Amino acid sequence: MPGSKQALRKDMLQMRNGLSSAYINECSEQICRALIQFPVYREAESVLFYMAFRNEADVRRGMEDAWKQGKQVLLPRANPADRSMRCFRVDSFAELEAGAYGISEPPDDPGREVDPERIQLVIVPGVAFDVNGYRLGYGGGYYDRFFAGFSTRSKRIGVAYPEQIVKTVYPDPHDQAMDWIITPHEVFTIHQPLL
Ligand SMILES: Nc1nc2c(c(=O)[nH]1)N(C=O)[C@@H](CNc1ccc(C(=O)N[C@@H](CCC(=O)O)C(=O)O)cc1)CN2
Ligand SMILES: Nc1ncnc2c1ncn2[C@@H]1O[C@H](COP(=O)(O)OP(=O)(O)OP(=O)(O)O)[C@@H](O)[C@H]1O
Repeated sequence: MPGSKQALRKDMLQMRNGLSSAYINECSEQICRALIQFPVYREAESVLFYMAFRNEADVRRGMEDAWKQGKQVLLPRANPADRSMRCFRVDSFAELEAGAYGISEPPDDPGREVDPERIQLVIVPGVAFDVNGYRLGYGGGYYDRFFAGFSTRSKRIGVAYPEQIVKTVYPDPHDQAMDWIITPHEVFTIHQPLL
């Protein structure tokens, strides 16, 4: 069913567009509270976050906590030409600039670029996630390509509103699963077969 993924993306984006800012703020706060208590997060020394756009859950509270805890806070820069992402250390929100797609991104500062292999934890936004940890994004394949390029496997936490959890996102062979999904009231642990 090749049309299913696209139809789900359209439906889920439409749903998310309809969320009120009060609801988004409340969910974002609960998600961040759960994240900063989560043992995997607490143990991580380097964390790749994202800057929310188009009604994604806002994880800036998590970034603020990470700075306070002395963690290395990273953000991606998207390169639409080859749909790749590079990661840069960020020390404040003030240094961010509007990048591709209008997402707030770190400047392309070679001194601050971080080898993805060294990232211990990735906080992943999505359009939808399923109960097996698979993620539906905007269709660019950025995160799938990014994760596929690792030889060491960083831990991955998907972040979602309860409405974004579905039975299946019709995963393709290239789709990379999350290890956990944090929603406002629940943390899902994805059980993957040990390789
Ligand atoms: N906050 C946040 N940052 C992120 C991501 C994300 O999902 N969320 N990304 C995770 O991927 C990357 C950006 N990915 C994107 C991929 C496609 C479109 C986009 O606008 N696509 C068009 C479709 C047409 C086209 O292919 O250009 C659209 O949706 O209208 C935007 C961002 C990197 N940074
Ligand atoms: N590791 C990879 N190498 C090359 N191409 C890839 C890889 N992973 C995904 N792609 C390609 O990227 C495209 C988009 O994939 P998909 O629909 O799964 O994106 P998405 O996960 O929804 O989007 P995003 O990660 O940007 O939010 C597909 O055409 C797919 O073939």
